[in-house]
Amino acid sequence: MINAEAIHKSFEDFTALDNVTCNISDGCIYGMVGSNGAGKSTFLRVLSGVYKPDKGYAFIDGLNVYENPKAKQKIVFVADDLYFLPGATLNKMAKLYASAYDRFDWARFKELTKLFGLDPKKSISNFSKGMKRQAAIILALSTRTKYMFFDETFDGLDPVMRNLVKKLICNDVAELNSTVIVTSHSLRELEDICDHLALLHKGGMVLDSDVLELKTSQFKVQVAFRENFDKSRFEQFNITRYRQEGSVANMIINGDREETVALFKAMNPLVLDVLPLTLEEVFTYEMESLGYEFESALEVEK
Ligand SMILES: Nc1ncnc2c1ncn2[C@@H]1O[C@H](COP(=O)(O)OP(=O)(O)OP(=O)(O)O)[C@@H](O)[C@H]1O
Repeated sequence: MINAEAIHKSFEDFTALDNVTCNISDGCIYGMVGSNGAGKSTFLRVLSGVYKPDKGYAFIDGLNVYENPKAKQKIVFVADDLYFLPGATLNKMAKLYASAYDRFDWARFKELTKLFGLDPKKSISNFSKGMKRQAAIILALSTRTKYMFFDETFDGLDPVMRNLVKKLICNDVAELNSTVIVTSHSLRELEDICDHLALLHKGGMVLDSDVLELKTSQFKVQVAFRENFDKSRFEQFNITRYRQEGSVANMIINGDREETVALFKAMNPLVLDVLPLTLEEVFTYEMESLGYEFESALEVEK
């Protein structure tokens, strides 16, 4: 279990993380989205014990992470800016990882280098950007650590490799109950594999929610009646957005879907359509209700 408690991190007079709290259960794939400079890398560096928070605590399985080899043994971190020893091959890097991680799995390392089609005897400095990222992923997945943190790792991979890495991560979570944090600029990049999604904006955690709950607790309703009506007719619902044109009303409702449908049907509408929201829509509305503009906080793909 990961417990980050009121984390605060500044660089001179600049606040990179401001009172960030989150608890991540074992076996969870936790996606963290945020724009450039939101604080995603800083947060992962605090969680992996690279940075000491100025205030607050980062715990892994109840162990304070900073300067704690026992906690660090449980974590592997694929940083945004990758580092390999100068002139090193994948085999040489694997030896380094094996000396640091007790559970380093050589059979898996060999299997993954084959699967990704990388030559373990070739100097990594001659690999392409995407291949370097693959090399870092192979090393991380071979450590067999319980906690794996990937900083914008998918963003630099082509679609085929991205799907392969997502599949491998999901398998590890299912088989080993690993806990994974992935960061990205793009919500769409994360929504298909994450159980939980968080949005970091200007160093603050503005949203942190279960994906299923996000997807099911809000929905769009389009309803029309023969007779005249206005918003007051729907007072019993928790409406977060409302728009009416003539006899047709469109609204976003927060609540239990089945219960809401039954209540609407009892009103004998002429038309009733209940549609799910995309995660992007949910994030937009949640952000707006918090007084933020979603598009300024995140890359929205059109
Ligand atoms: N070592 C450092 N020294 C000074 N400022 C830093 C340092 N590390 C991060 N920052 C600042 O903290 C803020 C958050 O940076 P961080 O790298 O955590 O953001 P990010 O969300 O990962 O961004 P990106 O998506 O662009 O990688 C930025 O304004 C950055 O300039």
